[in-house]
Amino acid sequence: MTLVRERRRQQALRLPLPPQNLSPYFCYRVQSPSSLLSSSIRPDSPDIKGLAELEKLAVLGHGNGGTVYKVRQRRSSSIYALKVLRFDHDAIGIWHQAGREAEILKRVDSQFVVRCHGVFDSGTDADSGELCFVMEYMEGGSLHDVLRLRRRLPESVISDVARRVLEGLKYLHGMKIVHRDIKPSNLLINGKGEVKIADFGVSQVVAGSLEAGDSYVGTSAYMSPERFDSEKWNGGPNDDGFAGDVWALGVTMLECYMGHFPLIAPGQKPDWATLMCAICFGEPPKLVETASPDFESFIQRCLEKDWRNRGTVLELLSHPFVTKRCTSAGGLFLG
Ligand SMILES: Nc1ncnc2c1ncn2[C@@H]1O[C@H](COP(=O)(O)OP(=O)(O)OP(=O)(O)O)[C@@H](O)[C@H]1O
Repeated sequence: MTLVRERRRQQALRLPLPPQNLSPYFCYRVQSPSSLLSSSIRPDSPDIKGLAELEKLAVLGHGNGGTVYKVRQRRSSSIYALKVLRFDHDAIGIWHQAGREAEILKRVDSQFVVRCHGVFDSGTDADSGELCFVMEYMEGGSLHDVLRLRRRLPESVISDVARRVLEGLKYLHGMKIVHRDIKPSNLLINGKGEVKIADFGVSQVVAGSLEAGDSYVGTSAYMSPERFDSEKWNGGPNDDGFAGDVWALGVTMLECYMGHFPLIAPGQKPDWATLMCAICFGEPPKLVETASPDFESFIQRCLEKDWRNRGTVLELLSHPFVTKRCTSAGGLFLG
């Protein structure tokens, strides 16, 4: 860290250094103006207003500040995923963040994005709150879970995943929503093996460029150069954030192919300094000879360091790596 601080000083980087002792995959969350919560999402959504209507069946996973449960609606026996975010009422930043996630989820309605059927505050305690999101249940788990089991995926499956994520990004970007946290654990798989984008905890609706100070959020390992070091890579006010989602998609697809986080050597500690050097100064990893030229070119377009030259979502949707391969629907279902 001392070395990096020195290097940063020499290069006059103004990137704020993270607090000491953060875990390798730390996330930065920003405060934003509060959004109003409402339980009504879409007219066709089940009208679930409280925890009493749901039976908890299992814990599906844990994330930043919350737990996700598999639940059954008592009345209909339908199965959902319930994401419960716990916070103290004086932790205003988390409340704002959760409100922002709820507002974004209310707006999105796409087959490429995990559906949210309702949001409510469980109101169990006066000093702390539990904000509950009733989500479409994705029984195949996350791409992260799949990679833990299978380690690597074939190009035909990666191509199908890339196409679905790009379709999801096309939809979100069309609504001026930047996801900002595309990574394997935020790509969920349903019973048909279809991948969808989830988790809008750090997403933002943009008008023009990102809000000041808002570029440094999300999971640092998947962060693009212009978000890691906006001064050197011409990010911040010049950048609308959409290209950062493309970078994160490229890192994620490469991880599916290589079987480990691709920007640093396997076994290397992914601390902040190492990631910063790899993302902002390092060369993209060389793909093994077995990778097809189409895949290589797709990754190259996603991992272009200068976001102004990086492939756009529309360009990548018509890239041969995405268009030429037959789809492998169901290929990701764990059964
Ligand atoms: N709709 C869902 N259906 C099935 N499983 C889910 C669903 N949503 C989340 N999960 C599971 O719960 C885990 C935790 O999800 P959560 O969104 O809270 O955090 P995360 O994305 O893993 O981490 P972070 O909070 O750092 O983004 C996921 O990795 C996934 O395995």
